[in-house]
Amino acid sequence: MGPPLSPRESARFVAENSRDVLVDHDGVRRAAELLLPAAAAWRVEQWKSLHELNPRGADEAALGWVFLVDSLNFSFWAEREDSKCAVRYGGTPYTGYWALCAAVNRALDQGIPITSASYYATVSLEQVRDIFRSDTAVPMPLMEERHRILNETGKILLEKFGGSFLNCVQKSGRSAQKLMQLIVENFPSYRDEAEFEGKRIAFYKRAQILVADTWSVLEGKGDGCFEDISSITMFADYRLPQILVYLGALKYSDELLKKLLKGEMLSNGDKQEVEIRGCSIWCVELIRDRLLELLEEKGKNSPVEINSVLLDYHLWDYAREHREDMKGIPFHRTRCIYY
Ligand SMILES: Nc1nc2c(c(CN[C@H]3C=C[C@H](O)[C@@H]3O)cn2[C@@H]2O[C@H](COP(=O)(O)O)[C@@H](O)[C@H]2O)c(=O)[nH]1
Repeated sequence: MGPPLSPRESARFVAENSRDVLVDHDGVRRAAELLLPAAAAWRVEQWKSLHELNPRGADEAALGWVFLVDSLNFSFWAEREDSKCAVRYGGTPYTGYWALCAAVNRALDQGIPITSASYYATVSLEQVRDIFRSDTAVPMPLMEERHRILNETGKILLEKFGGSFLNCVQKSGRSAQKLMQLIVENFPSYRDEAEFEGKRIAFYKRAQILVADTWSVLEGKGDGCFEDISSITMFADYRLPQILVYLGALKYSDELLKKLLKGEMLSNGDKQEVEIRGCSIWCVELIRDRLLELLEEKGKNSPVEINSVLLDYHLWDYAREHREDMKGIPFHRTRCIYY
């Protein structure tokens, strides 16, 4: 089997052959119109200004933080919505993805060098359980996998990049695609690939969000000035499909919706799981295209930066803010290390 299709081509192929998930073109247009006012204000600097747990700097240490977090950026959903992992930091309880960030910052404040490859390459399972401990009775999911990935990833970063993710970024020559390839070639836990209708496809969710977060922490400058950042697609996680259905841009078949409402789990690589993820990526590509058309029509010649990265970040934050409104829409439950 040759190399997989790129995430964008994988998404197009899945959307063209999907049976249980449908991109709704009227919904795509409505979603673009809804997002247009906010879109004019999207800036790469918001990655820091809007999120207090994200690093302030743009140096090697900040890149080390991003690399560590995105190596563990998967599967935070709880079996029961009313009892989930939470990590208190600065007096605030954080859940989901933010619980991971809070735990990393808590460890750093305690003098544990959790973002140093020389530390996490040999960190023990007990130490990992302690560093990522929850302040509720519910632990963060997949703790053993997180430990295995820390050791594997730390050893590779030491062997191949002198223990510094900055070296990996500099090898990419300011190309987002080259950096994504370097990440999936060198770090096995990022190889988010599948087979669909006889074709090898890839969504590379964590590799793409790592490229995006690298671009963001460097504020699109210097080593992070990727001329092809627009080629990065949305990150196929379990939250974005939920918000896209809520906005009416994505539709599930009755059979699939019934399954998700019952809380049935889907395995990573299942046909329906691939259709949800592929159609979500394609749906966001079309919303991005429509936003660009609308801005064109409005003759907005202001330096607006519309790409799938900023659109994804905004949709993800929007989903966080509208958790209550989206309660009736199920997210798909897949337990895996890829998203
Ligand atoms: N598509 C997409 N998925 C994203 C992110 C983020 C956080 N990143 C940005 C957020 C602020 C900064 O801008 C960061 O850059 C986490 N996730 C995924 O969501 C899931 C966790 O959800 P919940 O259980 O509700 O916390 C899990 O699969 C996690 O991998 C994103 O931005 N886009």
